[in-house]
Amino acid sequence: MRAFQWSQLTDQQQAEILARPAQSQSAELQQQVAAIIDAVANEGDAAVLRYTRQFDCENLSKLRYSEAKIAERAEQLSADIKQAIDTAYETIRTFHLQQQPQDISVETAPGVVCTQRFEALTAVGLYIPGGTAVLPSTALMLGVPAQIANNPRRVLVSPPDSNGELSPALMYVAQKCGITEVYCCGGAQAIAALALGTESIAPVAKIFGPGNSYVTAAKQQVAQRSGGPAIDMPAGPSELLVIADDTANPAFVAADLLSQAEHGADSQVILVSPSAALISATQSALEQQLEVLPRAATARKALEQSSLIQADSLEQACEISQRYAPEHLSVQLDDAEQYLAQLSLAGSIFVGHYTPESGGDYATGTNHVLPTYGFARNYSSLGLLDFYRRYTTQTVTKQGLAQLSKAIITLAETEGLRAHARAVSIRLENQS
Ligand SMILES: NC(=O)c1ccc[n+]([C@@H]2O[C@H](COP(=O)([O-])OP(=O)(O)OC[C@H]3O[C@@H](n4cnc5c(N)ncnc54)[C@H](O)[C@@H]3O)[C@@H](O)[C@H]2O)c1
Ligand SMILES: N[C@H](CO)Cc1c[nH]c[nH+]1
Ligand SMILES: [Zn+2]
Repeated sequence: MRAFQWSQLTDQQQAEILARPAQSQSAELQQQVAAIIDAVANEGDAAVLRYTRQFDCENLSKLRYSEAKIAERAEQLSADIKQAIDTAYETIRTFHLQQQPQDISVETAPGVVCTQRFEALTAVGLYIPGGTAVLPSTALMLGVPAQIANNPRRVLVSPPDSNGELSPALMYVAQKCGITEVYCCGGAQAIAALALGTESIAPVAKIFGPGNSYVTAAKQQVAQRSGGPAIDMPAGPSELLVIADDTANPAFVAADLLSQAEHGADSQVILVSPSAALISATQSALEQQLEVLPRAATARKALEQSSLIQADSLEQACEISQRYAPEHLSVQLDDAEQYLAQLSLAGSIFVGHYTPESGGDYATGTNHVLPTYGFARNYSSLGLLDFYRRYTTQTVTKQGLAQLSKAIITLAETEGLRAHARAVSIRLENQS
């Protein structure tokens, strides 16, 4: 990992250190993804099958998993993994159940009633990554809120393994969350199929879920197409920024950094600390823990584009974090709560020495689908409300219209929109 002293860097150097790995948004990748989307638009299932055979399973013959197949795969899961999934399902459900939307009805002026109503989206597409690791936990993060929202169509897609199968754990989650429409496909081709529809996959209203750079680029591209689906957020390669001082345990800090580095070579992790001793001890702990990490090769690649930053103070560390806007922010300080007022720009914040980032990945109850690439500045973490659409109504009585008429007519005339004004005055003139 590269090590820096923040105050000794130029503005440009600071910006370079906080930049995301370049490959994520390259023009070449965008073009490759556009070509896959076009192929799916033109050829439908044939293109989805062709790309899935190219990237995931040479012999795949069928995209859809029947309900019987979902049940058969789920049945194969061991009791202890079922138990772990059941535990996580309950905490995630408990947290998301509290996020239920409330319709409101407000009399904004005498005789004028406005309402805001929520309606579950009719069809949601749930993308579960499966390239470098199978992630049943992500299926929980998407499946549980979709189940609570009761979206009428809940479609799960995920890249199959080299035998053309989806994992028993994933199918157990699908079953638990009442998902009956499951397809074995991933990458940009799966996103295109969900967005545009094919012979066997009907299009959905909104696409959810994280993924690698191809998946993220595909989501962004299909959302920009006319009539394209909504998307949740750009949730790409995992990121973690840790703020720690001398009260932190370097072994804990190193373990957390590695937990996100092991996701993929394109992950990025950053430690910011005012303590040179903590940084140095974390470096040693990283080396020790890498020795026994099965995914060390992947983690090492991620660490090459990651940084250890020595700040002048914890206040400066908070400023750096706010500027980076990480997907995950871990605050490993004795008085962590005290710094939360200075820290908000992150997908999710892990507070204190005993709150590992992986806790939120699996089972604290928060959603682990979070904005990356600095989008945490403007996007929210995933929640129940994302599975609804919101709309309003207004009901105006004759008296209510009379009350508002002057304001409406004056504003319409100010904008030079006479027909707008007339739609009010005609009603008042014709009052019986
Ligand atoms: N931000 C979040 O909330 C969050 C949550 C979980 C996982 N993640 C991230 O999701 C990512 C998952 O990535 P993954 O790769 O394991 O699985 P993935 O399912 O996102 O991607 C696998 C697919 O990528 C496509 N692909 C691979 N190489 C390609 C190529 N050369 N050209 C075109 N398409 C290609 C294939 O279709 C393959 O099926 C990781 O980076 C992980 O960190 C993020
Ligand atoms: N850390 C990932 C989000 O960036 C989520 C995840 C799933 N499984 C383990 N971790
Ligand atoms: Zn993780």
